Amino acid sequence: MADTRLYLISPPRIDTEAFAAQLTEALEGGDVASFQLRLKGIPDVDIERAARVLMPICHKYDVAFLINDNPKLVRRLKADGVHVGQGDTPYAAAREIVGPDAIVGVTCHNSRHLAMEAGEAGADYVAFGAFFPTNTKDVSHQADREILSWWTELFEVPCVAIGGITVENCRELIEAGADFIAVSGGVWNHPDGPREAVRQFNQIIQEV
Ligand SMILES: Cc1ncc(COP(=O)(O)OP(=O)(O)O)c(N)n1
Ligand SMILES: Cc1ncsc1CCOP(=O)(O)O
Ligand SMILES: [Mg+2]
Repeated sequence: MADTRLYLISPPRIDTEAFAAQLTEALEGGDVASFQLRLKGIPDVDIERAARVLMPICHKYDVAFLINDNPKLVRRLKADGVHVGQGDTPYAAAREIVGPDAIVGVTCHNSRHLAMEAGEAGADYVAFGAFFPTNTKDVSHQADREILSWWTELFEVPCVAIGGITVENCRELIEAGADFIAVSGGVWNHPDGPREAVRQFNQIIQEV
């Protein structure tokens, strides 16, 4: 069995009440390590409102609750962590805001250099992607699975694989050593629902 775990990413827009039910269903499907609230293009006040509903659900299932892009909101809500990209608050500033105990993850695209920089600076994980075509985000970087095996052989800092990951294509990333597979559409758009998607991801992880 691989050590890989699931990292769920929210859809970029949600109806909070309906999504709370979907999230609960997903978390009923099996092991999930963490959840990232990734709402794009909406006011902070709405992200905060959604977080106040969704964070307790994650905590009930012992799932870490991270917020994308916004370290100040993470501090205010005492969320578990923040994910920052290369165009967001830089790692050091994000760490300063959220404190030493919160999780800070950093987007590293397909760059060994960016990943070593983030790892040395103290990031809790480095994220590589996109591995496959995705409708969730306009991406301008494509990652190769070799970067996952290279990273895991050399460094202790966990690595996350993201971008277009589904139950059909995840196996090669698990085999390459991804510590986490970060999935949005592959769970929320699964034809048999999020619970079944989470179950199937975990089944594949167990088989590898
Ligand atoms: C786990 C994880 N990896 C990568 C990203 C992408 O972050 P970023 O490059 O800042 O792009 P946006 O998500 O902000 O559009 C992520 N959010 N999570
Ligand atoms: C946020 C992000 N960063 C790189 S690809 C991506 C989208 C992830 O969503 P999906 O799993 O639906 O491709
Ligand atoms: Mg970002």
